[in-house]
Amino acid sequence: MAGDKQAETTSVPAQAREQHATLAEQIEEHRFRYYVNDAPVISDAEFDRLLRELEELEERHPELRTPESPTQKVAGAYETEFTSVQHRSRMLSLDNTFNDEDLAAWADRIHRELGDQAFHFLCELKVDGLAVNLTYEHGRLVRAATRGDGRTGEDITPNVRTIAEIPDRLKGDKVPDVVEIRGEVYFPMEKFQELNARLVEAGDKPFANPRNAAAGSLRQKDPRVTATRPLHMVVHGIGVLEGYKGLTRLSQGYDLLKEWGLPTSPHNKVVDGLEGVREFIAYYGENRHSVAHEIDGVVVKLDEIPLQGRLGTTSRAPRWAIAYKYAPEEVNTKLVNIRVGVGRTGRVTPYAQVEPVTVAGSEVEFATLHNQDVVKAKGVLIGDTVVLRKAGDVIPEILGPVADLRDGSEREFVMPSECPECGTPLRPMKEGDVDLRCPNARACPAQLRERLFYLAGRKALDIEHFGYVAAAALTGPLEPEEPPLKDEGDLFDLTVEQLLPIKAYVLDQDSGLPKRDPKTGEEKVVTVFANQQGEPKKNALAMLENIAAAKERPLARVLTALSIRHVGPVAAEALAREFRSIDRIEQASEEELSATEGVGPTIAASLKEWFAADWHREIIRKWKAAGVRMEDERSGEDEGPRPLEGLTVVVTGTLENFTRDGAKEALQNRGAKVTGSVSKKTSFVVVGDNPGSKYDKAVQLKVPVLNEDGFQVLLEEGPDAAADAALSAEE
Ligand SMILES: NC(=O)c1ccc[n+]([C@@H]2O[C@H](COP(=O)([O-])OP(=O)(O)OC[C@H]3O[C@@H](n4cnc5c(N)ncnc54)[C@H](O)[C@@H]3O)[C@@H](O)[C@H]2O)c1
Ligand SMILES: [Zn+2]
Repeated sequence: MAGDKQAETTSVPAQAREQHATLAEQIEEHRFRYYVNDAPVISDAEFDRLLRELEELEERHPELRTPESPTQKVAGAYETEFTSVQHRSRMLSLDNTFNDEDLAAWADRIHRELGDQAFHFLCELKVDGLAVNLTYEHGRLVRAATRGDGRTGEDITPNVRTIAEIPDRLKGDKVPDVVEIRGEVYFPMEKFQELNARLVEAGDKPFANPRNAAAGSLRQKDPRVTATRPLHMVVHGIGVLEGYKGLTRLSQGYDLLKEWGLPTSPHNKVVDGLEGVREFIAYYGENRHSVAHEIDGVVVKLDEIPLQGRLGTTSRAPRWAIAYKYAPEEVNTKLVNIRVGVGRTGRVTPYAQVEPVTVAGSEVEFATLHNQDVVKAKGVLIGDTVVLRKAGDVIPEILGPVADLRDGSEREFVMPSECPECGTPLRPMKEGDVDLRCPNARACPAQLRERLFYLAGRKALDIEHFGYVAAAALTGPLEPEEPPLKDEGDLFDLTVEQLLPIKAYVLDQDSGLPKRDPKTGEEKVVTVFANQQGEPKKNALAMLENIAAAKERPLARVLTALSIRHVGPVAAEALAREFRSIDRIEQASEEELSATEGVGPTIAASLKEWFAADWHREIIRKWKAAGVRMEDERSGEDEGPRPLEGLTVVVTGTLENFTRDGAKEALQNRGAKVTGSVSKKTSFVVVGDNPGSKYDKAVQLKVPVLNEDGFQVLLEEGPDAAADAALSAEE
């Protein structure tokens, strides 16, 4: 750049002046919406971008940086319905950094200014809430105020008094004459949806996110309303302090605040240098959601109070502190449509289709909405600008609408009464269920597609080259008219001749919608399994080979592949271990099933229901005929005789030479059944140290009790020898 000298002498071009005025006006408007209405219409990241743009403009034209510029002020002083109050010492904002380079530059500046003075950094979490100042005189809370423009805030004392964790009186006998305590009031994320549901129900505007909910709840004319809101506070600063001597470190100050009964953060950490700061930043970047409140970054402060004074402040922020901001998790986008998808079990769930946005590093186009009640509770309308949140690996979610941007063209979502894929009227599974289901389990193309996709997945038969596209093509092709699979029964009989003519849309896995050609916008149609010469693609052949190979999978995987409700891989393992064949599972009584460890009554009922349907039993019959393994051989480590077959054993207390699982496994490998509770049917109870009530029960029911030696006898010599080695029940 040409240097500041020149900028001072040349006048600012009209265009830059105009751009400055426009930006400043926009920023002021957004601040008003944010601080006064508690209803911003742009995301924080967008707001920060505007402010940065203004800063850069002023960087190039320093004459524009007047004291009135939004870059030089702490938010603003507004006429509101609250009484104004003066803070005794100013409440400042914080300078922001978004990368390590700027952070290091800040630390360098401190080193330069302080020369060879030793100092420490105090690392804190940046609480995403609203700033509040508490004034205590002689230990009594006399005033609570918002930050306002930093000098004058709004008096919200009665509202703040409703927050349980803010003490009316400071604890202890060493309380100062006057102290100003700064902190952040926040609204917990997990309570947010509940609040919006209540507001929508009452015909009020829902909040766009928890931060706005905190501000809106605290800034209520009627403190009784505030009292109904689950507000919390974290304190993170001290303003004026009179009548208390000897405080030299801010971290000590926090200890003091804690003694006085104020809610300090358990996450604060004092470190020696920049490396420690970086570790803190990295740790909470990874563990952002391990904290009770939302955080939008980390605040790094100089811990030594006298040195803070030496560095001083600018008109809007201290020089001795800086905020390091994490990548935003919230963005604003348009809710284009609410669609419904049909899942593997027929559950019909609405989901949001939004204008694609990048958030937390990935592009998002769909967000879950769970069910029609959730849509209502969130208060979103189709066409709304909404706040979308993508937190870590969690599925993207819509927080709430930006109601102030509505223009009347938005419309309410209506849950369809028929399945979007097969037209069957939807109904709740059980009376009173919120979730609606498509009852056409067998032939609904959506359900079959999802079941096949699951069946071929890692947890079930693990069939490579059998992905979502294949599942869709086999169940809902454009050509031929009849899909080769009407249910999963014919899966193992598929032939290459059946595959070749199949033409289908390429369905998107997230939405189940056809993918479109990016150029023409037309839905993509492909011959899924044949190349242009009409020969089978390599993938198609590999898929068929892998389907054939899947016939050899162990029983647990076959069971999982059947998509029986509640029978996931874990329950399937338990069933396979206990019954060892699909026939025995089918024949077992509901009592026998639910007595199986790891199974229980819900799964037992679900199994009975599943086997009751003809078309399900037909699947089993066809799979058997095709050679699918429906029985586990005794192989591997549990090969050989099963000397304990038919016994039921309970293990209790601590054994010396076995862990609990080890003991269980030793028994199961020999064919015994291990259960958790003692009954008359129990063959043996094995007791270690501190056995507890199961021992008493065994004695009471006269079940033979084995100590660890007796247990060894059971394993090595069998039940008869063990019976001789049993402790007599009278002992
Ligand atoms: N979306 C919009 O339209 C809009 C408009 C205005 C402001 N905003 C947002 O509001 C925020 C407020 O801006 P700002 O100027 O107050 O700056 P800021 O929020 O970035 O930083 C200053 C504030 O951080 C708070 N804070 C949280 N934890 C702290 C801790 N441990 N120690 C010290 N302070 C802590 C303090 O209350 C302090 O006032 C920004 O994130 C901005 O994006 C958004
Ligand atoms: Zn259907």
